Amino acid sequence: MPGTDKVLATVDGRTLLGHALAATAFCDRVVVVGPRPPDLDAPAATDLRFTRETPHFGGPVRALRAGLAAIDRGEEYATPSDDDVVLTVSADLPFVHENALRSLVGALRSREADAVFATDGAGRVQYLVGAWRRGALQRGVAAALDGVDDTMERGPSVRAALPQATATLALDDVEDVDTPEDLAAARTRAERLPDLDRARRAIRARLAPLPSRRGRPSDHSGGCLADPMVAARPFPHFDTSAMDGWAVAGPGPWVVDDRVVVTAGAGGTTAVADGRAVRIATGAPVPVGTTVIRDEFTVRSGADLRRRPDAPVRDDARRVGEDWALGAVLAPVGHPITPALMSTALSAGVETVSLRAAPRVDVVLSGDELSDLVDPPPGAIRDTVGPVLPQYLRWCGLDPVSTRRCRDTDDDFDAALADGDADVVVIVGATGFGAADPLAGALARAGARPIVRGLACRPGGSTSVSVTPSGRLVIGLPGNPFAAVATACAILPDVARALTGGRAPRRQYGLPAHPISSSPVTRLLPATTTVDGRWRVADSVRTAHLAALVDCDALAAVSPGREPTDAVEIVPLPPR
Ligand SMILES: Nc1nc2c(c(=O)[nH]1)N[C@H]1C(S)=C(S)[C@@H](COP(=O)(O)OP(=O)(O)OC[C@H]3O[C@@H](n4cnc5c(N)ncnc54)[C@H](O)[C@@H]3O)O[C@H]1N2
Ligand code: MOO
Repeated sequence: MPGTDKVLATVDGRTLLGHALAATAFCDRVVVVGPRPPDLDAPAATDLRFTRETPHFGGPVRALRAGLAAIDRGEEYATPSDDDVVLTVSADLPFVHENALRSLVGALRSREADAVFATDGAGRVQYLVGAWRRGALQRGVAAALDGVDDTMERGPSVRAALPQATATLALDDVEDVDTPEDLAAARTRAERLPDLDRARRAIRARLAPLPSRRGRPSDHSGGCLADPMVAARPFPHFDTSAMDGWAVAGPGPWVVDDRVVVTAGAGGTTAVADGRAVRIATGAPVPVGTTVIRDEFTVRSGADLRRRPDAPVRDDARRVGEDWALGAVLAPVGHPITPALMSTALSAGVETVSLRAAPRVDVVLSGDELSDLVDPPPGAIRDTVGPVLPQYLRWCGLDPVSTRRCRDTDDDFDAALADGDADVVVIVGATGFGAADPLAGALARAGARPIVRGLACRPGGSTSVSVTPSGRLVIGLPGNPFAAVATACAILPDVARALTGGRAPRRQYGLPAHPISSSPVTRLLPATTTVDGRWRVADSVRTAHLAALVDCDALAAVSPGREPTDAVEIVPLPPR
């Protein structure tokens, strides 16, 4: 971008350099190859250094050479290792975020590559956004500059420095700004309200998972696994009869030994001599050296037992490790802790797992008009959200731990953000964006960083998601009860999964039972199933109460630009 210092151009109120510094603030040490600007407008790593490449503007590989040299300057970095991870980040990525860079580091650690590069939304490899093994970067830079004279102007490209083993990782939000048009497009994008999908992506990309700990799966419904769940016992862990029948030794016919019956729960060992058969129950341990034959496959006459001529020859036993072996991976990292997972843990002898528990939420109902009286005084209304929102939050994978009221004063809002130790504060009402609006003001005073400031969605347009400097997430839900609940069900499952390190919730889609026209923004509308599995979607909704959710199966998220008979996203609600 001739005539301008590109890295000092601003998008979303921050310089491009500032976006890069904020995204790399988690690193142990950051080197900026370029001039130090008069002010830094973003939080940055504590150990932040500036250096210049020789010659100035001598191209990316010389910049990498200068950066590598500056990393090692100073005493404190005692044991540099070839396996240290060096991230390279160009300072022209207005939407780059820490989590994207962390996932590059994660990919480098988990793969057999010497460098992992980002690919952008168009599938282009961004060679300046990568995680390298330090030794590979050093060797690559040396090889690329071998025989290159420092008087040569532009120098080689990063491709000349690539190691043999490279990998790529598709990442959101690594589009670079190369032209004034790119810059204008980035500024427009930063101003545009996100639709549901973009808001969910921003939530998942920008929220760091909570710390993990060990716990019993059965105590942590709503949490997610922080490590894969690995079987501590094979299944079954002893040979078990799968049927009521006979434990038989040898090929048959057999002589029945009626003195012995092996039942489920029987300890010890039962000896069965060759040619003998003993009764065995489903779930009983199979005597050594026998197979099991179910009753239906046998004929008995006196002490003589035979296989029916038409019965298949098979062992009706479950043998040790037949379903899984000791050490088998039974659920991947990020899997939600469901009743099925809890039960599987019990089957596999897994007492505790590494997990992230459902995020704890303080619920705050704002509004001077709210009342608990059956007959509220003039101008007041009954609080119809507070008593039920916790149930919806649990449905979304969150753990509501407190509910309280907040008056429409700055002091009360400041306290609502500051008090308590929950991971998340959900505030209902007062979400308008006016300058005098209590929530926006309180967020600004607290220095909260916005992640979502409004949605291109109705209801829910004034929804906000922000993070306070202490790391607490603040979610502003619009005050109208239907708006609050619909927005919660549409985005909070993504919040819960982001904070627990879980996978994105699986979206469901359904075909409409009748044409549904779209509007310029996404609409969240009550939907009911029909007998043929299609969806009947209301064409409008009253938002001041939840009556529309009575006799309703789900919400339809009707997005703009679809054809009237195209599928709509179905946002699940607690079953009626
Ligand atoms: N000039 C404009 N005004 C409004 C707009 C707009 O675009 N321009 N949007 C409207 C929409 S849509 C909504 S939703 C609300 C969102 O405003 P707030 O989040 O600031 O919510 P409040 O003003 O505090 O409350 C809105 C409404 O809901 C009632 N309410 C709030 N909490 C409860 C509760 N716990 N139980 C029952 N009812 C509750 C409150 O009394 C208000 O009637 O803004 C519109 N205005
Ligand atoms: O958010 Mo209001 O969000 O349309 O009822």
